Amino acid sequence: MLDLKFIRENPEAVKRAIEVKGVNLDLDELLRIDRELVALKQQVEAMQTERNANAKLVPKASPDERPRLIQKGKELAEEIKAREPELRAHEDALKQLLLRVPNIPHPSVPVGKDDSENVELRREGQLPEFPFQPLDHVELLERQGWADPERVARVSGSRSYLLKGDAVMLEMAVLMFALDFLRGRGLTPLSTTALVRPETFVGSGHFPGGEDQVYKIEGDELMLAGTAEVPVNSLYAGEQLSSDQLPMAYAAISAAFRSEAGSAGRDVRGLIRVHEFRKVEQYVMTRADEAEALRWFEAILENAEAILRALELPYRVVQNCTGDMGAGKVLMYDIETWVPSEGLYRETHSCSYLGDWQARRTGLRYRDEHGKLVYAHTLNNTGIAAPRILVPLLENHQRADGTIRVPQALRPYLGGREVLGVPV
Ligand SMILES: Nc1ncnc2c1ncn2[C@@H]1O[C@H](COS(=O)(=O)NC(=O)[C@@H](N)CO)[C@@H](O)[C@H]1O
Repeated sequence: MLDLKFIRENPEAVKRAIEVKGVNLDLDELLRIDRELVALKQQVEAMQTERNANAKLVPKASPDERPRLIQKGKELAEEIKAREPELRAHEDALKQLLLRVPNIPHPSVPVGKDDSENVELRREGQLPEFPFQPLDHVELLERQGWADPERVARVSGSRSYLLKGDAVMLEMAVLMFALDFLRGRGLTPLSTTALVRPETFVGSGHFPGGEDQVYKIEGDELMLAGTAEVPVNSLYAGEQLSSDQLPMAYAAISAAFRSEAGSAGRDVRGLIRVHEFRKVEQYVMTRADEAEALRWFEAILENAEAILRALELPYRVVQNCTGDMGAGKVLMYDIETWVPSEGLYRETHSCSYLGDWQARRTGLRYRDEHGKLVYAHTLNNTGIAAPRILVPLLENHQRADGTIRVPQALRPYLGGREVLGVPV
C-alpha cells in the first residue's frame, strides 16, 4: 500500500506504475472517492463544531430559549448520525482500492509485459558436459527406487511427491545446509507454521488477488501459506519497534502450500511444481532507508548465489520486468538454475525489495532517531526450496552409472558420502 498523500501528490507516477505492472485499477475512481470522503468528513466536522457550540449555549440560555436549543442539538445529532453509513462506505471503498495500488518500480526495472521480457544480468558456473546420455530427474529417482509417483498419486492426486531412501537424506541435507549457511551469514533461524490468519496475506500483499493460490480449511479461519514470508512478515504486525531493533534478518524454514491454480498442464511431471514443499526463506526488515535496504537486497541475493555455488550448480540471475514482478515490488531478481534435461535455466529463487509497501499493509513501524513513527522496509529471497532444487541437483551431478555425486558442501550432512545411489 502506498501513502495516500503520496498518491494525491503523484497521480501520474502511480498511474504509470499501474500501467507498466498491468494492474487492474482505476486511479481516478480512487481519487474521486478520496475527494468525496474528505468533503464528507469536513461536513461532519462542521456539524460537530456547530453541535458543540450549540451545546455550550444551553446552560446559559433563558428558560424559554432552552427547549429550542436542545431541539437543535438533537437535530444536529440526527444529521451527523445520518451521515455515518455513507462515511463508512466511502472509507471501506477507499481502503479496498488502496490495497490494490501497486508500488513504484525502481528506475532500473525494465518495462515489459511478462517473464519473456525479463533481462538476464549474468550467468555463473560451467554447464555440465555429459559423455553419456543424461537422464532427467524423474528417471534418476525411479532408477534408484527413490520415488513412487503412482502410489503417491493414488493417495494425493497430481502435483504430489514422495521421496524414499537417500533422496530423503539429500532433501534434508540441502535444507539443513541452507539453514546453517544463512545462520553463518548472520540470519536468525526460524521454524514457522504455515497456518496463518487471512489478514497476514493482506500484509504480505498476496491478498487481494492471490486468493485462488491459497488452500483454505473448511470451518476454520486459518489458511495455508505458500511461503514463510507470510507468517514472518506479520510477526511484528502492529508493534512500535525501536530503531535499534532493526535490521532484522531471518532464515525461516516452513512447509509451503500452493494450489497452483492457473498452472494446469505446466510442470506436471516430477518435483518442479507441487502442492506442498519445504522452503528456507530469507526475510529482512530494515529502517526506511532505500540505500540500506538495497544493500540488504544485494546481501540476500548473494546468499542465495553462494548456496548455489556451494551446491556446484550453474545458474543465471535475471531482473524481472514490470509485468513479472507483482504489485508490491520495487525491485525483483529471479535466480534460475540450469536443468540439463530441459536445456533451460528454471527459476529456483526469487529476490524482492518492497520498500514500505508491505509494512504499511501490515502495520510494521519503528521510532526513528527523532522519535517519529516510520514504516519499515521489507525484503525477501528464497534460501532454498525443496524438492524443486533436487531437480537441478540430481541432473547436474548424475554420473554415467545413474549414481549422484554429492557436492563437497553437502557431504557433512550425508555422513561424508561422496556418492549417493547404486550403479544401475
Ligand atoms: N509449486 C511449487 N513447487 C515447488 N517449489 C515451488 C513452488 N512454488 C514456488 N516454489 C519454489 O519457491 C521459490 C520461491 O517462490 S516464489 O513464489 O517465487 N517467491 C517467494 O515465495 C518469496 N517469498 C521468496 O522465496 C521458487 O523460486 C521455487 O523454487
